[in-house]
Amino acid sequence: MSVTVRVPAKVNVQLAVGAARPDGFHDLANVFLAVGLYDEVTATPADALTVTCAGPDADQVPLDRTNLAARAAITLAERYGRSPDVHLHIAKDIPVAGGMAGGSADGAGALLACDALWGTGASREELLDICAELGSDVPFSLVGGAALGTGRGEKLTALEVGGTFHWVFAMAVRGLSTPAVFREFDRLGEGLDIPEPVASPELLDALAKGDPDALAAHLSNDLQPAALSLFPDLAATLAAGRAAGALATLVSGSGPTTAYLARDAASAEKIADALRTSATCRTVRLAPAPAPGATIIT
Ligand SMILES: C[C@](O)(CO)[C@H](O)COP(=O)(O)OP(=O)(O)OC[C@H]1O[C@@H](n2ccc(N)nc2=O)[C@H](O)[C@@H]1O
Ligand SMILES: Nc1ncnc2c1ncn2[C@@H]1O[C@H](COP(=O)(O)OP(=O)(O)OP(=O)(O)O)[C@@H](O)[C@H]1O
Repeated sequence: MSVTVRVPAKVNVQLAVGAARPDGFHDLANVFLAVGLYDEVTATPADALTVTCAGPDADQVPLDRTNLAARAAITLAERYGRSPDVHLHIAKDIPVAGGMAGGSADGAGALLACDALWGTGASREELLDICAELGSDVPFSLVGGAALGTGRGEKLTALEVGGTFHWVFAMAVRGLSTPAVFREFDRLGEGLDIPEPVASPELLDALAKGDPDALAAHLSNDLQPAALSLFPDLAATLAAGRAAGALATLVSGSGPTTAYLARDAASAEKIADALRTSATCRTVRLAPAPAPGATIIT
């Protein structure tokens, strides 16, 4: 018997970042939106904890105990006093180190899959608690939809979304390290007064109404200058998407994946074609939002 869980990627439609805290993390007002690009994690009984991965970026994924899927299995097993022996297979479609919470998706997926396989019966609260221990983005990977993350992004409040948003994503030729982007944010902000991060009421309203023009007017990412500073070529990709009619363009989370909000599905196709021919990125994907959170599919 095995259990397969499907988990979405995310884009941050608002990422307001506060000053560095004493623990090195940053307080956030992080408006997550789950998008229809998915990893699948399959848990199968085994004599040892093993991880395999398949997909276009599979060679960049660690297969040892640092893999977030393995860490999820270990953490759940420790809490329930059982062996973590399980085979975890990741069918990877979310870009690695792309700012779309790919590793977090695998952590949430493995947690849900092992919980079902082992009959652990952990409550939703316990699962969310383990997710927060694994990483700031992991709780959102479990719940999906749209949510406001506060604290370091792990404290979630579900948000209403009144329609489908059409997104295009351009994957870059290399990744960016999330801690390095936060460090660059700190460096660029040295000596400046960094305000407390607050969610934009206009943005939340645009999400609730399902209004792409209003959402486009209020998208923001405080990590974008830091990502562009570390990866200046992203500016050309953003410009190509803008020229092709995107309502708005932004860096996804800590980058380097860039995101383009389209008015409708036809416009998204046009933007995707233009990005492909621009030769400023590695691959281009279309994805609707919101997408459901981690879901058992077998
Ligand atoms: C950029 C985002 O993806 C936006 O959703 C997240 O804030 C990052 O979430 P994540 O990858 O799950 O991050 P974690 O694994 O929790 O932390 C990785 C590193 O990112 C930095 N980090 C992360 C979250 C946060 N609120 N402040 C931070 O400064 C810290 O250097 C931390 O050591
Ligand atoms: N299951 C996993 N999939 C991908 N990377 C993983 C996984 N587990 C651990 N990692 C490590 O985490 C690093 C970041 O990968 P990930 O794909 O999660 O980045 P990201 O999408 O930018 O994250 P986020 O958007 O949450 O900041 C990788 O370079 C890799 O070393």
